[in-house]
Amino acid sequence: MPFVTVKEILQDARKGSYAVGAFNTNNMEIVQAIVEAAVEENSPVILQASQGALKYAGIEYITAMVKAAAEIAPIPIALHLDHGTSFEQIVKCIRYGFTSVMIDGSKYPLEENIRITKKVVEIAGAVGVSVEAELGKIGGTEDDISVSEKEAYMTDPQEAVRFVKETGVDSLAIAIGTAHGPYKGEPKLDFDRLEKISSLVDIPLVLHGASGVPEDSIRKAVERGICKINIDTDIRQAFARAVREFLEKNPKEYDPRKILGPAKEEMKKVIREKIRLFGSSGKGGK
Ligand SMILES: O=C(CO)COP(=O)(O)O
Ligand SMILES: O=C[C@H](O)COP(=O)(O)O
Ligand SMILES: [Zn+2]
Ligand SMILES: [Zn+2]
Repeated sequence: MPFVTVKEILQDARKGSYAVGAFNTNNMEIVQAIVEAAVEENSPVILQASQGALKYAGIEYITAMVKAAAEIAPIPIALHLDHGTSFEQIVKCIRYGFTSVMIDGSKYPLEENIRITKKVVEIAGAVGVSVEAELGKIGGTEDDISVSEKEAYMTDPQEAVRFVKETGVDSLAIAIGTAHGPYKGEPKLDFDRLEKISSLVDIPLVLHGASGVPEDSIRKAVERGICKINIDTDIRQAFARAVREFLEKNPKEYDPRKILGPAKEEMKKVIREKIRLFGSSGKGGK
């Protein structure tokens, strides 16, 4: 199927009360694992690349691989820039055919975040590319912050109303207690805050840092309006675990296909489980 925007995918998700996985990729095996898992589940899927991923793999390779996948896969596929921080990066992604971009202005004060997000919405909107923004700060699990700081970083519902109205953004990443990377303890999500934001804002909401979040919390988040769920760490860990295990058992092996094949299968398993959990299985339009 040709590429679709994240906006289109999330409109359907919102109507159908399910969420769609946005899986980070940075090489061919991850692209294949994501697309094969989504095809087997007959689910729409979002492949996303961070600026670091584009630097590592090259924007030409990432776009070419995902386009090739979309040509052969009978499901809706979107290619999205994850945590874009510069205008230049965003324009470059649009030029290379990304159907969706994230502008992450969360490190700036509200006014500045609104200003840069609005600018991106104007340019992306002109060429039919959808935009995700971030309000509140979704940090990393490694960030050493106190409980009160955590609270202060969470998305303020009234600010969310103003932000969405003034920027015209298509979807919004919110901070409700998740963080990027592996959790040390069990993450506690602020569902009251999510409910409040959901009731006030009428665009799809995005959950970042969703690896390692208990299944029950994911279900509750989807019930309360989360439509896009970002997963990276769980895939990375499946990849690393499988490669380590294979090389421990086969220390003399040097064929990349034999080393990476099992890793791809393990990533696929993780992705299929997520797709089922998010409720998007069978929604691929077949
Ligand atoms: O939010 C993410 C990408 O934007 C992914 O977070 P995790 O690495 O915690 O899954
Ligand atoms: O949100 C961050 C994603 O997990 C991507 O991480 P990265 O910048 O290391 O590629
Ligand atoms: Zn951010
Ligand atoms: Zn993120």
